[in-house]
Order: sequence, then C-alpha cells, then structure tokens
Amino acid sequence: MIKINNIDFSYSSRKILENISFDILENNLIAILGNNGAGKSTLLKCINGINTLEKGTIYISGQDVLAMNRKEVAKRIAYVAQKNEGSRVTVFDTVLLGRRPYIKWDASDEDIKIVDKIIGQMGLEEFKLRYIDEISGGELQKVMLARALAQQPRLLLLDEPTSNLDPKNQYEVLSIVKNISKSNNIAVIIVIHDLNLALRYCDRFLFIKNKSVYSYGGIEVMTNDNIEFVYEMPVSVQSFNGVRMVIPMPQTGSL
Ligand SMILES: Nc1ncnc2c1ncn2[C@@H]1O[C@H](COP(=O)(O)OP(=O)(O)OP(=O)(O)O)[C@@H](O)[C@H]1O
Repeated sequence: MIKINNIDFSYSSRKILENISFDILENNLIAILGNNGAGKSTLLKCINGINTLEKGTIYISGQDVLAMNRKEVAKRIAYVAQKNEGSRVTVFDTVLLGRRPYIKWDASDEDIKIVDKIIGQMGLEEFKLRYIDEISGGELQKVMLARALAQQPRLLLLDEPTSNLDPKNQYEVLSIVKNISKSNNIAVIIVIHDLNLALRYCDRFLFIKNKSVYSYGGIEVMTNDNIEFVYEMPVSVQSFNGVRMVIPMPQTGSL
C-alpha cells in the first residue's frame, strides 16, 4: 500500500496543494484529473521529492519515503516528466540510466537483460542505437517511459505519458504500463487529460479542484456532476456496449 497523507505545498507563498491524502493499492493505476494549473504535475513532483513538502508524509509499504536518501527513493519511485529533451545519448544508454540506483561499478548482465527486455516490450529495438536527439517526440516519450520501467519502481509517476503519441501508440503504451503494473505489482499514478483513456486503463480516479482532492474512487466517481464541476464544462457520460465514455458537450455558441 502507498499512503499519501495531508500533503501541503506552496510555490513561494502561493499555496498550490492543501491537505492532499489518498491511498493506492500496489497494482492499481490512478488517474489524476483536473483542469490546467490545478496542481497535478506539482503533486507528482511532491511525491517524488523534486518539490519539498510544507507538510505531509508519503509511505510505501510502511516505509517513510521522506526519510530515505535519493538512491533509496529511486529504487521505489520512478518519474517521467511532462516535457523531455533529447541529448547526445543513445536510446539504449538512456534506458540503462534507469538501472543507476542498482549499479555499483558497471552494469551487470542482469541490468543489460532488463534493459533489452523493456526496449523490446516498448517496440524500440530499431531505435536502440539512435541518439535520443534524433528521434521523434512520441519515440522519446516511449524511451523515457522505458527508462522509468527499467528502474523497477514500486511506484511509477507519469505526467501526461500519451501527450505526444498517436492514437494507436496511446492504447499500446497504456496497455503495456497496465500489464507491467499488474504482473509486477507496481502502483502507477498518471496525470492525464483524456478522460476516455483514463476510463479505459485506470482503476481509480482522483479529481483535484481548489488545491484539494475533490473526489477519489473507482468508476463510480466518473459522473456528469463531478466532471462538469471540475472541468467547468458540460459533458455526457454514457455507456456503449458496457464501456463508459465521456462525451464533451460544449454549449451551443461557445465554439
Ligand atoms: N516552478 C514553479 N514556480 C512557480 N509556480 C509554478 C511552478 N510550476 C508550476 N507553477 C504554478 O503552479 C500551479 C500548478 O501548476 P501545475 O503544473 O502543477 O498544474 P497542472 O495541473 O499540472 O497543469 P496542466 O494541466 O496545465 O499541466 C500553476 O498555477 C502554475 O502556474
């Protein structure tokens, strides 16, 4: 179990998050939902220690993350940022960087095996020896996800992981993440704007509004009322062949 308790965070004196608490089961995917500027990315940065909390605690399997050093945190939490930049490093070496928390002197055969397996799972073999400043935005997004998976974390934090991907890759990448999460007991927190992708792949949904958790739960919280309140836009939540979908209903004249 991962327990986030009473997180408060401010940039300078501007409060961004207030009393954020939620629990996550080891093999669950959680969607973080909220409008632009709600504090979703800030929350991920608080959980992985980039942002220093004003108050609050984070426990993974009963262990206090805030009391750990960076290496210990990196064995438990991996993070893929919203924006990634390419550099003069190959795809293989970038993914291998995910093994850094485990490597003492040099990468072991086991590290290489893990990296090769993830590169295969993500369909990146043909790019393996390319420099990451010479691949597309979507390919780079997959490489960064592969690096995070190579870290073999207990908790994976993904900030809009599908924003640069075409529709087929969006489904493929989230399927891979879900399979790896279920088979390796990895909790995943995903900041995502596509409510239908969230509905398809996530187990639970956390809405942030006015700095706090507005609602958190399973599919039962994905209601017209909650979505309309949080995003300030009319929607229609409907079921097609048993699959729940959110259809935006912008008011006539507003487009
Ligand atoms: N480094 C920073 N310094 C000061 N303010 C910041 C910083 N980063 C973000 N903010 C502000 O904090 C608030 C929350 O930003 P955050 O990036 O967490 O929102 P978000 O919910 O992820 O938004 P989006 O959906 O647009 O990505 C915003 O008002 C933003 O302008």
